[in-house]
This record gives sequence, structure tokens and C-alpha cells, in this order.
Amino acid sequence: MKPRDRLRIAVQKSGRLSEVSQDLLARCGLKFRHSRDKLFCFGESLAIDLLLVRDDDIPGLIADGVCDLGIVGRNVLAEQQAALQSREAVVPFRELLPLGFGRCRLSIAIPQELDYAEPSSLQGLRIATTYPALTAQWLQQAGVTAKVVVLSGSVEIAPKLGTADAICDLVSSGATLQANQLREVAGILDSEAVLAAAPGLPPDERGELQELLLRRIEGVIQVRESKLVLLQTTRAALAGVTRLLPPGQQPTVTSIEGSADDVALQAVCHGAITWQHLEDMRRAGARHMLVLPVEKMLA
Ligand SMILES: Nc1ncnc2c1ncn2[C@@H]1O[C@H](COP(=O)(O)OP(=O)(O)OP(=O)(O)O)[C@@H](O)[C@H]1O
Ligand SMILES: O=P(O)(O)OC[C@H]1O[C@H](OP(=O)(O)OP(=O)(O)O)[C@H](O)[C@@H]1O
Ligand SMILES: [Mg+2]
Repeated sequence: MKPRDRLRIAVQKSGRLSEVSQDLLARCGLKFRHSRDKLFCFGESLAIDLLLVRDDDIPGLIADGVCDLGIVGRNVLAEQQAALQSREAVVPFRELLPLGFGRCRLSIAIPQELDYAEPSSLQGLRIATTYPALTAQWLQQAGVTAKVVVLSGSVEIAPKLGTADAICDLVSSGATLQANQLREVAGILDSEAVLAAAPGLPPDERGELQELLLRRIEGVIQVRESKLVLLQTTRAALAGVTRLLPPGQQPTVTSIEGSADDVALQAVCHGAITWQHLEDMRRAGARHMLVLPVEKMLA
């Protein structure tokens, strides 16, 4: 293969992860010129190019050295990893960083009327899936013998068609399962989009670019999950209110002009701040609470 000095990232061409993946890279300051066939995008702001592909091809492109990085569901990465492990082959890719979108889980589901107590309830059944290696690995670890029926899509319909007794498929809201009168009985894998890479850092300038991009992605994720909380409370209630805040930086507390008892608090918190959080803090003595998004952060 021709040596490359530019870093190359594979992302899904069209599907659930494509827009969010490209949006994440844009937030990292990457700008691209799209080729006419729209499969290759030349990086104009940094020596980082994009390849737009089917998500299933991403681990293989990294393994073959065609791409250095990829944005792909953990489910896809783990399936191909399990397939290689079952043949005792080397796994030439790894998960570098979870990206916090495309969250779903790979689960076993059975027709609503079927009994299920534990994995052994699946003994002797036929399980339809697009994830044969992960399903087989889970069954083996549970000590269950069942037949894995490989389908390329529309897995949820298999029990109704009589081609399988149960399924192993991705679940997010559970609406697809419900529409097909299926119920989730066991979780196999929690998934989200991840940044995948080859096992080692590229030995040339691409290695530095990879590190730079990783730091920028971490920064973007941190900002995305950070909120600025402003509130007022009394000195007496301050400790109780502060304890209820999600983890984050040490809050700044200032006194309020003309009031000996009241203080204003400002805190950058990481993670979601729900209505429940606000109601709990109100009960603990917080007032005038404001939750604001953070746009950029530099320590
Ligand atoms: N219901 C869901 N909710 C959230 N994330 C999901 C859901 N279903 C799938 N995903 C995640 O999004 C990824 C891409 O899903 P998509 O349906 O676009 O894949 P695909 O049909 O295999 O696409 P491709 O054409 O690239 O092969 C999945 O591998 C998974 O990680
Ligand atoms: O629990 P839910 O929120 O209903 O999501 C689960 C469904 O989402 C995915 O399919 P998708 O909609 O991407 O269709 P596809 O399998 O045809 O790509 C997955 O394969 C499930 O069928
Ligand atoms: Mg696919």
C-alpha cells in the first residue's frame, strides 16, 4: 500500500451515524471539500481526510490500513472482534473513545407469550440475528446450546414467520419490539458510536494528527455534556444545595450586595441536569436557578 502522510477517517456514508459523525468532526474545526462521487472528502483545514462508507466496512478498512480511524457503533466493532476471536485470529482494531451518540443495546427478545426465567430458557431454540458472533459468544458463556440463524435485516419479524423462536437485535426505545409483540429478556451489549483505531499510533506525522484530533473530540464531548448552573441560596443551605449538583468544577460562591445571608453560586457541571435535580435543589433551599449550555471551554 502507498505510504500516506494524511490521516484518514472512515465514517458512515448514510444512516443513523452519518450526520452526527460529520457534525462532530466539524465541531473539531475540520473542514472538507467533497469529491464529485461524494465518497472521499479532502480535509482543507488539517491533513485529515474522510472516507464515506457502509458502517460494516469500517473495522476492515482500519485493519487493512486504508483508514487510520473510524466512527462506528460499538456493536459493529464488537461483532467483528468476536468473529475474529472465535477463529483465534488477531484483532487489528480497537475502541479509542466512546462518543456519546447512537446509544442502543444488543438484546435477546422473545415472543411475549413465551416464558423466560434465565438464559437456559433459550436452550434448543433458534435465535435470529445480524450479530451471530456476539450471540454465539453470549450463549457459550451462559452455557446454553441454541441455533443461531443469521439474517441480514428485518430480524424482528422472524418469530412471526416461524424462521426463529427468539431474536438478538438492537433495541433503543423498544418500539420495534413492541410492534412485533416481542419482549426483551437479556442484554448482551450496551452500544454507542465510538472512535475506532488500529492498535498502535501511526509512526509518522499522522500519529500527531491523531492525538490532536482525539484531544479536540474530548473537548467537544466535554463541552456538549457541560452546563453552567447559576442559582441563589442562603449560607445555611449552601452545603446541602452544592451536594445535589452533578459532578463538575468547584463552584464559585459570591455574596449578594445588601444581604448578609444570601449567596450566588456559579458552577460548571458535567452530565445532565434534570427537572428532578432542580426540584431537589429547590427543596434544599436554592432559588432563581438557571441552567445554560456551554459553548467553548478552556481551562
Ligand atoms: N434504534 C437505534 N437507536 C440508536 N442507535 C441505533 C439504533 N439502531 C442502530 N443504531 C446504531 O447506529 C448504527 C448505524 O445504524 P444504521 O441503521 O444506519 O446502520 P446500517 O443500516 O447497517 O447502515 P449501513 O448502510 O452503513 O450498513 C448501528 O450500528 C448502531 O450502532
Ligand atoms: O427500539 P427501537 O427504538 O424501535 O429501535 C430498534 C430498531 O432500530 C434499528 O433499526 P432501524 O430503524 O435502523 O432499521 P434497519 O434495521 O432497517 O436499519 C434496529 O435494527 C431495530 O430494528
Ligand atoms: Mg451496516
